[in-house]
Amino acid sequence: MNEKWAALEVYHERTKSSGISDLFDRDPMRFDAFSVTFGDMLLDFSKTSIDPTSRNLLVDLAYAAKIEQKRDDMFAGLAINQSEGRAVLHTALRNLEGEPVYVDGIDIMPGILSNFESAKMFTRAVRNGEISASDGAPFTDIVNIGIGGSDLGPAMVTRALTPYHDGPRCHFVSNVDGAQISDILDLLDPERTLFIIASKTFTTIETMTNAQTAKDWAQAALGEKVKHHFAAVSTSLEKTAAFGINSEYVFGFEDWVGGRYSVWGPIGLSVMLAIGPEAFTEFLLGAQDMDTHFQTAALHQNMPVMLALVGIWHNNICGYGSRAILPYDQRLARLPAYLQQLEMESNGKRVDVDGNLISRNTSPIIWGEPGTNGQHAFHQLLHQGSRIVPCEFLIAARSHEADLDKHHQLLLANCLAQSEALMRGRSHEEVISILCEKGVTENLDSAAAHRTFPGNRPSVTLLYKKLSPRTLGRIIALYEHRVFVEGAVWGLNSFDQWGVELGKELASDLLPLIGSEEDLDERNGSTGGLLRTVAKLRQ
Ligand SMILES: O=P(O)(O)OC[C@H]1O[C@](O)(CO)[C@@H](O)[C@@H]1O
Repeated sequence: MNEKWAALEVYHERTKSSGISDLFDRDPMRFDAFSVTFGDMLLDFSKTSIDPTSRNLLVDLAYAAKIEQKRDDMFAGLAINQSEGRAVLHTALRNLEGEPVYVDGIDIMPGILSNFESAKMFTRAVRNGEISASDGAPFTDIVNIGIGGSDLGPAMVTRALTPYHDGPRCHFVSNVDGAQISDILDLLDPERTLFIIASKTFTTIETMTNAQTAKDWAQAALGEKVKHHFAAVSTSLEKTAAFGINSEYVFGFEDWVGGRYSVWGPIGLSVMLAIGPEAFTEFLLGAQDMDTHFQTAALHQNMPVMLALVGIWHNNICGYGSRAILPYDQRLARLPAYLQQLEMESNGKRVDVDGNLISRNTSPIIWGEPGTNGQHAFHQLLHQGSRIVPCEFLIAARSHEADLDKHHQLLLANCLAQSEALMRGRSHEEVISILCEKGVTENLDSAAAHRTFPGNRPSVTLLYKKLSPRTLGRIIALYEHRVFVEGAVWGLNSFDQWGVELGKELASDLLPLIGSEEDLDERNGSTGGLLRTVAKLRQ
């Protein structure tokens, strides 16, 4: 591996002074050569500094990292999540033909398909009113209570697929901050509301606290009938029973589905309730399409592999430490937050699978907002700031609002303009000539300096026909596999998350000290000082 990294570094050093625009001058077919298509999706990475040589070196790096073998091991159910001794099989949740997948010698597909059937039956029954509220009337509102992967996936997908909603309204409560559940409960009628407690472990303190608050709220109005208003999704059936959830309303899954990869299974129940089992099946088929592409396409035409290699080029070779996710698609407003968990919880690691320190940077910092809002907020920094941030634009060729197509044309024009402006920039000389044409003569150099755009700033664009359930399934699976490939190249385990544990432990130690001024001597000066001040301010 080391010589592959070195070859990339040396090549970058030798070529870094030439600009991205020059690459287009040299190769008029660059767009075709540096984009990957899959169905009606296109990933354009021609507006990066990757050229034919660096692309070959990146693909060599992927081969040297044994990407294909690692990918096949994941799909085959090997325990690749070594620190937790588990297989990683979110892909089995969208293996709708039921091709056998073995974990410890047992085919898990019959169980997955039967759980899927139960979730579909439950969904149909809730949507047609056969499963009803305790007074026999249909549920109008669903509240998914979960956090992390038990919230971000369903919340992001439900919002993204708003045009397909024909079921009850869905709400999402994740934060332990009582403000969130309070604001949502204020909108709801307990008689008409079904709560889904979504937690893989059923121990997460935020979710358990919100679940109990919801139960107390519903019980106050419904008394004993409250049990008709709660369902659960979890790997721990004992814990859901202990919470008092009717076993017919409990949907189980197995520990080989990681939280941030779980929207495809029962954790997606709220999505299925909103859009119906048929549209949810389309969503799964989209992911399955991408799985097949990832497993079969040659590496240099493989969309997740190339997206990962572009990320590695920017992060490790060019030294750009963050990545902006810019969906020009308002309904993907939660995609950046979803990808923050997917990428940063998966690949925000500093040791490899064997526990050795990794000498390179791993996950970049992921952030972003939908366009065009971001243009009026942080794009200033993207265009003229001192740091270079590779941008990832996502946009549909068509919107769902046929009658508002002029909005969509504007959206498209803005999206394409941003990537072009980032790449092209505007030189000092160009600005001077524009200013002179306008008759500006005073402080010309300084005026031009403020108006100059350095350009040569890289971006990729993911263009798709329309944000349908199938396309969304493809997009999410694309990012999942991209994260997998990046993690595999760095040699880390993308499927554990030990980094969240210390904070959880300290929070439970600190809980009894909130509001107290005693026994603070053992805390560090800052935490002790903050606790004392909290106690004073709470008086
Ligand atoms: O579904 P659970 O078990 O409540 O966990 C919620 C989230 O907490 C984490 O374990 C840690 O933040 C995530 O990986 C997970 O998605």
